[in-house]
Amino acid sequence: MRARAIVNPNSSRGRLARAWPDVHARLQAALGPVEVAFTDAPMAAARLTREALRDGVELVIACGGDGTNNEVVNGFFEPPRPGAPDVRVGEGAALSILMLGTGGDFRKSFGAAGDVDAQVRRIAEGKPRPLDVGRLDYVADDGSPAARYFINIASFGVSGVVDREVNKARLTKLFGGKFTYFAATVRGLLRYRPTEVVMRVDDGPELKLVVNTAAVCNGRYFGGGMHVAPMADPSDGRLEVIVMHDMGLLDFIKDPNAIYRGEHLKNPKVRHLSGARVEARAPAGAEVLLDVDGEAPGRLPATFTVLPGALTLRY
Ligand SMILES: Nc1ncnc2c1ncn2[C@@H]1O[C@H](COP(=O)(O)OP(=O)(O)OP(=O)(O)O)[C@@H](O)[C@H]1O
Repeated sequence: MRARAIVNPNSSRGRLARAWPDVHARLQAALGPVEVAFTDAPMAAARLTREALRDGVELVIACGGDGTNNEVVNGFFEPPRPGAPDVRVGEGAALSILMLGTGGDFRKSFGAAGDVDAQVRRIAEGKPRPLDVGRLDYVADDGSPAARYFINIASFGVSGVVDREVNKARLTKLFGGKFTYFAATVRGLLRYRPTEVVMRVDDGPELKLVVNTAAVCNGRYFGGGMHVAPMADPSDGRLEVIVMHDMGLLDFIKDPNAIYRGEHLKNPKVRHLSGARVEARAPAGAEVLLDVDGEAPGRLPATFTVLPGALTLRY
């Protein structure tokens, strides 16, 4: 099987660049020859993935963090146009992921060990399985309609504010992902006022919900290890929607670990919905920001749709 690794050398604060020769050797020992393409800028991984698939590569291995996974998944499709159907690139090719150390939220959905050898074994020996992909149609920062794919979690509310804080937070990043997100969550909760959002799941009724954060989940974890959707299964053809209502800083401070343990669902201020399509719009004049696999591309209104089994995952 012809394999190519798409590598973000900057991920894990440059650790992947230093570790790459060793990681590459382990991959090749298990899989045979593995071609390599390094990213050189944001969104390069999507372009490099499309190139690989057009070259006839049968297995693309995303090597980096959650941002790299998102971009590689986007590379399995032509860039989506709002309102237009999805166009797959490289029909039949499979995806694998490889992350360094303890980082990475998407990987945690598979509950398996994160060391390089264990991940290489899963890539080499794991049974290929169907992987759902999320599609998000939304409004970009400049006000134009836009679309993009997600693999893990797309959300809005405080989480959208948190993303912008995290991407600014060069200093706290030195303390690791969990601390960065924890600090940014506290700042986001101070800044954000819960907003009444109109949501609709599949053909259900329009629900007017006060939203602190709503997460539309293919995977289970976001925000540096928060176990937001323990019931999510990235192969079941559904999205799980977790809505946190009027929860403020006090709720978070009272038991900040509840969400890391997945126990927030017992809180009456948290609601769980499930479906294949979710629409959300904010009241006129309110800006409710989006988070898509850790990036902050724009704001509501948005439609989240699942593409059941759109990819094949070897992991
Ligand atoms: N060569 C590059 N130079 C600058 N930025 C890059 C480069 N390659 C990728 N990026 C950007 O870096 C962002 C973060 O990368 P990635 O998610 O792989 O690593 P991370 O931040 O260590 O991990 P995580 O997102 O899991 O915390 C990506 O969204 C991507 O757009």
